[in-house]
Amino acid sequence: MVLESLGVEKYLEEHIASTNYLLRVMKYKGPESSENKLGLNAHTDKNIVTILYQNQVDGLEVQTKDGEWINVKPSPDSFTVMIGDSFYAWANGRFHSPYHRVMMTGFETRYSLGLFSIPKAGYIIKAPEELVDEDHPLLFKAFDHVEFLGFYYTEAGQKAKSALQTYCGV
Ligand SMILES: O=C(O)CCC(=O)C(=O)O
Ligand SMILES: [Fe+2]
Repeated sequence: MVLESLGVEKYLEEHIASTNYLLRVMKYKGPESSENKLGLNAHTDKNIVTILYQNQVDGLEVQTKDGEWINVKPSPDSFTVMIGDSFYAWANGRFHSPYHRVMMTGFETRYSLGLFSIPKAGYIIKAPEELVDEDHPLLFKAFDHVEFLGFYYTEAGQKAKSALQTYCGV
């Protein structure tokens, strides 16, 4: 659906063949006081797409392009879909990979379930030519996701405002 919306559905097979999936369960205890407590540091996901499901204890916050943090309050029967840096780069910026964090309040424990689609090692992420033109100049050089992760966990990668931009920004 997403590739179709960009008119590049011909890359679907290639995308499926080059993707691994990771399912992770996360648990965040409330601060058990009137204070707020950071449950997960602000970050952008580095993978392709993340699908999140949570119990009814909110805490996920997403930063808008203006720098404002907004609370995500999904209904019990909905999922939150987050674009990761790899898809942001592949789509040449057509979709944004937002900073997000988990901020906990109160006494209840938050559980979330994340399904992460991740490029396989050795697959080179490169914006297709259809998504690069005069109005949309190439934003990122081609890169291997696993090597990008390697950079992200270095001191320079952790310090960078955007690890993606520092690693392979044009
Ligand atoms: O627990 C959540 O809702 C968010 C988790 C998250 O952002 C992550 O694992 O990358
Ligand atoms: Fe995340």
